[in-house]
Amino acid sequence: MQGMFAVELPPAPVLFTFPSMAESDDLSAAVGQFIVEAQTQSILRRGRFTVALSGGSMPKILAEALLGDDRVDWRRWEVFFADERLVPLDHPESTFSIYDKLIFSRVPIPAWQIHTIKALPELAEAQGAKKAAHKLAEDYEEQLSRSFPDCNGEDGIAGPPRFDLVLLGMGADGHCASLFPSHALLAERNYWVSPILDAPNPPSSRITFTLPVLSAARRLAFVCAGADKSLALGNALDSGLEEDDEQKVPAGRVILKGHPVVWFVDEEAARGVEYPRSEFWEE
Ligand SMILES: O=C(O)[C@H](O)[C@@H](O)[C@H](O)[C@H](O)COP(=O)(O)O
Repeated sequence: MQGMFAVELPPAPVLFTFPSMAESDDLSAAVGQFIVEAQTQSILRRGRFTVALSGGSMPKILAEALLGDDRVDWRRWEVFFADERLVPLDHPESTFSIYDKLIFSRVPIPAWQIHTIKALPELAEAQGAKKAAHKLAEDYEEQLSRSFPDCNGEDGIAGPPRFDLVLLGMGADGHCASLFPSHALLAERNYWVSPILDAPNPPSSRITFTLPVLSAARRLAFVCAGADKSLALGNALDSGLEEDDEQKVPAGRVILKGHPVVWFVDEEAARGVEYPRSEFWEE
């Protein structure tokens, strides 16, 4: 039949499973290798490595995966946070503060290449939490625009910033970044960064990348461990659930175009999940 065209389906997610992190460093070593490969390709092609990081257990996993690896070219890294809690930057629950203690303070990454939210206290005092949250999300989106000039449409390429790599965790409820199940933010398609004031996980006030930014990534990996993640993992990988199905957990709604979403999980999280396992290390 003339005029038929093949709809290009996104590549299926790839699932790598490893022994529990309590017993072995196989998972973090594989994550480190994956990051170094993405970094090398990005620097070769674009002279820098743009990364969006999650909080939770990710900082500790990345410290284990990357510290001491001399292949990591920190001076070329440009770091954003896929979500951040609206607390002062020196607060123990600030994702930036945790990364700074565990990683940034120990490696030669220029401070101006680590993009944090603006200081909060003054803003919140002056304008109240809601207005402050909107202002901080707006400012973070401006920081993105400045760091990703080609997403402003100047040279005809409009659309969300394309990170070289996004690293996400997943909650037991299937949330990623600060995109939580059944939340209106899952439908946000215009803004790249949104405030959320009713996050079910404390602290309740955050800013988060929206799905368009996560799904625009050149490479994206989830890293999750623990038996409490297996139900959400099964849901996220269930090809029978459409991306926009109400039942689909947020982590399952991140769909890349060029590359498969990659999952690095431990055997506890993968237990009972019916999905083909792939071998990370080539024989
Ligand atoms: O700031 C945050 O809380 C994170 O960005 C959040 O999305 C995290 O990645 C998940 O809650 C998984 O956390 P764990 O890996 O610690 O389970």
